[in-house]
Amino acid sequence: MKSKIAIGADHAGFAYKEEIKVWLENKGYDVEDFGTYSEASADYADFAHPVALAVEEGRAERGVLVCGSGQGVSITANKHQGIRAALVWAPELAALSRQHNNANIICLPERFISAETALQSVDIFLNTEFEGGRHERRVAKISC
Ligand SMILES: O=C(CO)[C@H](O)[C@H](O)[C@H](O)COP(=O)(O)O
Repeated sequence: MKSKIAIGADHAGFAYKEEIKVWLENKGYDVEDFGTYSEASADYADFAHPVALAVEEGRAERGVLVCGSGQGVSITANKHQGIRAALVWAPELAALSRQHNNANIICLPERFISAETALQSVDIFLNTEFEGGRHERRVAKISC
């Protein structure tokens, strides 16, 4: 079994969340799904907070969040001290979010990217290491 991944979405991210969950499980990840569980209208913070908490408390190694623009879930998750949630809309940004920012949650905008881009971005996000070095100093300065 690979690492534990916390996942969540609102109604606008539900379809990709379901697709990403199955894809992760098929790759051998242990996935905890914090909802939402249907396309019924829902509030993104109700899912972003539990995912962020699971990562912050070490119950999950990384998190995946999806909403329409990716912005609501990223703004919410970044309220948590231990969270660096990156809004990603291209695979190159997924790589940079890990290499330079040591991001621990990826936030995806379902209404603006293809499912293929979303899956490729998650794959890169989970398989790219933090570079450290000068980025270590910069990431250390994020917390206030
Ligand atoms: O993108 C979002 C927040 O940044 C959410 O997914 C919402 O869906 C978005 O705000 C639009 O809301 P709506 O109820 O789907 O019109």
